[in-house]
Amino acid sequence: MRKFTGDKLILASHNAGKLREISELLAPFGITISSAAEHGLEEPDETEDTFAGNARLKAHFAAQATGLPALSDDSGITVEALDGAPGVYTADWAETPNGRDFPMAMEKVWTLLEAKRALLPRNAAFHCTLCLAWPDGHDEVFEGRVDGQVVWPMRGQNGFGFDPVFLPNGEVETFGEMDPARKHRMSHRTDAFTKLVQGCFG
Ligand SMILES: O=c1[nH]c(=O)c2ncn([C@@H]3O[C@H](COP(=O)(O)OP(=O)(O)OP(=O)(O)O)[C@@H](O)[C@H]3O)c2[nH]1
Ligand SMILES: [Mg+2]
Repeated sequence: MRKFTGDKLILASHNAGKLREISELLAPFGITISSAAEHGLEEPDETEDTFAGNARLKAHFAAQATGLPALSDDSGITVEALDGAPGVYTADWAETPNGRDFPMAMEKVWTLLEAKRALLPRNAAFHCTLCLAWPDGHDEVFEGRVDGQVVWPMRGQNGFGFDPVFLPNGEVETFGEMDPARKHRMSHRTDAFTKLVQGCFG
């Protein structure tokens, strides 16, 4: 396992919610971070069919383009009764000609579950794969998850993406209702980040 010894890191994501959460997680490490957009990088096509595949593709793209180590995040929600959909295609389910529409995507998930008369609880998990890639082509990959259920109607204005319909196991508030600090205590992103810190920052 390669250690991160530098002091500069590119966050290879164009998602404002992820950038906020990852910046908060990295804050204690005194690393100067900058986003892919600040380096004028485009979003590479996410052509792989696994979280790890797309995470590696995004991190290597940014590391090659900038000559600096880059950290990417590929994530999504898997719903058991939908055979794991939307999964790697979570962001795609929200795409419209005018940009992403997450309320529409959440409604699509719920409508499919209703049509299937899926049993309650409607088990789901959020997944996050982080990839730290270096300009010489080396990388390290870490996977995190949090289990819960999809609930309806949407609840809460915090977080992003599918947070308003995700109720983690043992909680009474959805990720959308939760204080961000509480989401950090249990999230898929924190789970992967903890493994990244143990592996590369220890
Ligand atoms: O409710 C949520 N709470 C979360 O904590 C969370 N983490 C990820 N997601 C959603 O999963 C998809 C990832 O797609 P994704 O990995 O391709 O990311 P993205 O395209 O938004 O940004 P980038 O990092 O690729 O630039 C996107 O739809 C995100 O909104 C979340 N939704
Ligand atoms: Mg993406």
